[in-house]
Amino acid sequence: MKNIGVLTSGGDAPGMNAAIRAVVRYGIYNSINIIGIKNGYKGLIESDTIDMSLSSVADIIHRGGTILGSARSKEFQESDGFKKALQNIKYLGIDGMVVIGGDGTFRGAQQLCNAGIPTIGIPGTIDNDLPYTQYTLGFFTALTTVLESVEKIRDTSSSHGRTNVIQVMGRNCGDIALYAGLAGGAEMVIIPEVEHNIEEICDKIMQGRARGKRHSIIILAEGAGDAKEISEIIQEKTGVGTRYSVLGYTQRGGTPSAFDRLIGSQMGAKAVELLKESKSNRLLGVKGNQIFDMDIEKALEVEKKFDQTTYDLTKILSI
Ligand SMILES: Nc1ncnc2c1ncn2[C@@H]1O[C@H](COP(=O)(O)OP(=O)(O)O)[C@@H](O)[C@H]1O
Ligand SMILES: O=P(O)(O)OC[C@H]1O[C@](O)(COP(=O)(O)O)[C@@H](O)[C@@H]1O
Repeated sequence: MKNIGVLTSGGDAPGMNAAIRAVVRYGIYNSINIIGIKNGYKGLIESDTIDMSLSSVADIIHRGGTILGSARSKEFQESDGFKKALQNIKYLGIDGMVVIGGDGTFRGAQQLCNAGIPTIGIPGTIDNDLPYTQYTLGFFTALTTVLESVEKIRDTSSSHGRTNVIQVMGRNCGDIALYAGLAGGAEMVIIPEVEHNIEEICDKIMQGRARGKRHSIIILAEGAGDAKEISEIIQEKTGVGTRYSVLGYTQRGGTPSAFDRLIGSQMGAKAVELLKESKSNRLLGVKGNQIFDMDIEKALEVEKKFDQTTYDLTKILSI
């Protein structure tokens, strides 16, 4: 293995830079040249690359975003775009690829593997929506950002005796809302995995008020409804002043948490190690505090198990 290409694709996530740094430094330590591909698969099609040296990844482990840039590329999914990408891989002399991203990025990785390019995937998405792994890069950083906002909103919610609906990211997966709900003491979480019952939510708010509670926090995953609509219904049904906040892209940026830096570094090194051992078609994941690797096809077939225990506990603890 002489040359490894590395790219970040899909949404960006804090911790991606730690992974890039580890790929580069671990590669160079093992006398492998690392080629950075800019803007995900788009950069492969356009042959937009940078040679990565030891110093090119200095001072990035603590930075959010990705120094390589990220993008969503439709062209890569079309046969002409994919052909161009393959031609460029050959032209650049790339013997193996490390791709950092989510589900879509891994479908692209599968295609590269099928075309004979050894590829390893590192899970990077704040949504934590990859069932084969317990956690993805960026999830815990996003959670911390959400919690900081919840605390701030709770202060003002309390002062004014209001209900606040806080909308967080998560199109198909409610993990950010669910974990932030438990760790932030929310009255209720609304997530795509569970049909919500507005009457139950309003009852909960009124029960809290009956025992002197001044604030109510409802955390809503974006894929489960619209914050404005839900807050208007709650205000109408409870008569309690209700406001909403959409946290948006603040959740995707910022200094990566210690955990994201650790797993980013470990997975970056492991990806290079696997390619060095001539392994391909693998995705990396985290279970407990261990990094593991798994066949891409099998990993992408793992079905999501809803975390009912955490959901129930959030409800019980907010009685
Ligand atoms: N089925 C697929 N086959 C090949 N490439 C894909 C496929 N799905 C997505 N991709 C590529 O991966 C990129 C990132 O996917 P996307 O779903 O946007 O983000 P994520 O990787 O975070 O899930 C897409 O823009 C596209 O270039
Ligand atoms: O970057 P975009 O296209 O605005 O995407 C926003 C989406 O990206 C996410 O942060 C994560 O998306 P990915 O699964 O593609 O990484 C979603 O929660 C959010 O809806």
